[in-house]
Amino acid sequence: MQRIQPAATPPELLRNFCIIAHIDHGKSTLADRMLQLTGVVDSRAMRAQYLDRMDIERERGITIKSQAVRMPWAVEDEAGALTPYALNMIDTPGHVDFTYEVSRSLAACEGAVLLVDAAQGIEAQTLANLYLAMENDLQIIPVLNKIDLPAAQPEKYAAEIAGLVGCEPEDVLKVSGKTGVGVTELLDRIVQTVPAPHGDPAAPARAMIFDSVYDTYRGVVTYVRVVDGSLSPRERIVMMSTRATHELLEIGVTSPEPVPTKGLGVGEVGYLITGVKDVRQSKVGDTVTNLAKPATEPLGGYSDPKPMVFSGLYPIDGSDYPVLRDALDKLKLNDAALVYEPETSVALGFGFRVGYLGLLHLEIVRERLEREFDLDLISTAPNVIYDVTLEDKSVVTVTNPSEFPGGKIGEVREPVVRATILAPSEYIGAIMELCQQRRGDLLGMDYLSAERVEMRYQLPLAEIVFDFFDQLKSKTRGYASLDYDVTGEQAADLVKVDILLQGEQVDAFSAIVHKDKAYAYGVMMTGKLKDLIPRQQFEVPIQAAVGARVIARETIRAIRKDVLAKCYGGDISRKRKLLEKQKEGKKRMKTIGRVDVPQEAFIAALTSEQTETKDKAKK
Ligand SMILES: Nc1nc2c(ncn2[C@@H]2O[C@H](COP(=O)(O)OP(=O)(O)OP(=O)(O)O)[C@@H](O)[C@H]2O)c(=O)[nH]1
Repeated sequence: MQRIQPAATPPELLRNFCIIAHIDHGKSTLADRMLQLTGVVDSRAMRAQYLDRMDIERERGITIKSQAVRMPWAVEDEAGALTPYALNMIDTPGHVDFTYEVSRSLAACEGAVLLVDAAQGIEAQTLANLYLAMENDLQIIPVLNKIDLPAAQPEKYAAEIAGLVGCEPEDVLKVSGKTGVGVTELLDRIVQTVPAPHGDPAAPARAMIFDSVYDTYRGVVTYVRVVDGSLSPRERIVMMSTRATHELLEIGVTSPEPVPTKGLGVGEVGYLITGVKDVRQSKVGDTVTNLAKPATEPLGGYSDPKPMVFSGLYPIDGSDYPVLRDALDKLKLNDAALVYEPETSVALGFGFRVGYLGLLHLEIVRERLEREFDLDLISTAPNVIYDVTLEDKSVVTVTNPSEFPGGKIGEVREPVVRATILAPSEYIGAIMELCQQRRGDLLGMDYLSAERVEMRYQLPLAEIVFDFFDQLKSKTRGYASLDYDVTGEQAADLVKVDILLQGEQVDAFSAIVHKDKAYAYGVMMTGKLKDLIPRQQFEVPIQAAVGARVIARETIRAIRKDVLAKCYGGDISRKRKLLEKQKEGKKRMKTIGRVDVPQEAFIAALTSEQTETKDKAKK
């Protein structure tokens, strides 16, 4: 039976908060304990990382999507009377690629629990998330987690955090998400210190869409935070940016399963269902208002996230192209940072150019598409976005190396980031060496304590998106943490390396690299293709070239595959059958110039490149 809850909770009894932390400092575990203590999930139904719904999140032990959940919490006053509050908790991801999700969640809260691992102390994303929370004027509650660990140093790190947020070390709460110690006090502290939401209950309704997902049975489910007025079932609503109107079929809160309610009032966080199937009608950042009594001004939305890494995405079976298009449309609803447009490649057929926030984002999107939509996909080598100024001063934006203009070029600009690295000071030398190899400039360095240092570098984005973080971890025995922000762009000596088969360019293998690294790329790629492309009846040169200049070459020697060799003696119909079969096989070949290449060879070349980079990173 469905529980129908009474109408909206008054704002003074609401507290909206989020938990922000560096990756692995224990947000999801703490959220689990809160769900249990407040009784919204009973002990029998409890499982680890309760709010991480996606299989990938559970397997990798990371949070990708923000989740909002409502929990009842009663607090006793001096007279001993219990006041029932409703807490909305928003669990947020920790990885740099998903900072965008974090900033969206922050806009829906008034308070933030700043969680720090008591055995690790402050890390790069602790700082980045704290600054985001401060920009959003959130009330910060500093908390040390994992105090049950033998290696925990709560006193030392309480002082570090106090110095950072400007409070007394005694004000830093000490908890263990694992054992539950201190979590009750934390929930009480949230009620006492996080401000109640403000808003005008009498004004026309305004609610901010902060997330939406596609559900096969219910259509689009839109998550909102009501700022002014209220929303109730059966009323008609308008999406202010698209002007689309809908009837509200169901309104509810997540606790942690969906619970329908009679409405949502000022400050409340919940979901709306309109029965709409078209994913584009429910845009994250849009304002929902009432059709009969509409608001005049929309709420300030979110700025669109800017994709930083681009790569081609192709179905291995060409007939899956429409399925891939549909799948991307659906995923986009749930992942506002995803952008894509159709592209075709000589080597790989029909596919999409997809923009991602970073490499982890790329991996996650691809894995979700493969799992949730049962697709087999191949992605081309990722690259960042470049601005190329031509001789006539016009500027071309390049997201795909094969679009890199030929002929005379004035200047190529690439995105740069400001990276913050926190590490024990004994690793300063190793970090400097790595950053120098990656064309970095040291901007500054500060000691946080006698043995911990914060280093700031300017680095080209292209140099850090691939395996920089893994390298950094291995050079500092896992002690360094990294955070970065794209700050602008710089001119650089970049060239496009093309790979040619018998003089014809193979688009999927073109790459934009720094001049000093062009030769290494050319040698690596020609060598690999030589091993993968079957021999033909004529000699095939494989070349790497920068413009008209060839920088590396391999040759596949000629053979004639004689399919009739085995058929000595007479049966002509058998011979004909074999020749027919050979012709069939050729249909699955891609023809580049005169050269027949099985598509598998391209796929193998692209896949081995990606696994090699990963293997290198692991070493
Ligand atoms: N001993 C101990 N371990 C903890 C505690 N809290 C979390 N952990 C462990 O720390 C690891 C990371 O915890 P998560 O809760 O997954 O961390 P997270 O911050 O949610 O990670 P992301 O979702 O990826 O950002 C897990 O192995 C937990 O079991 C704690 O209080 N004590």
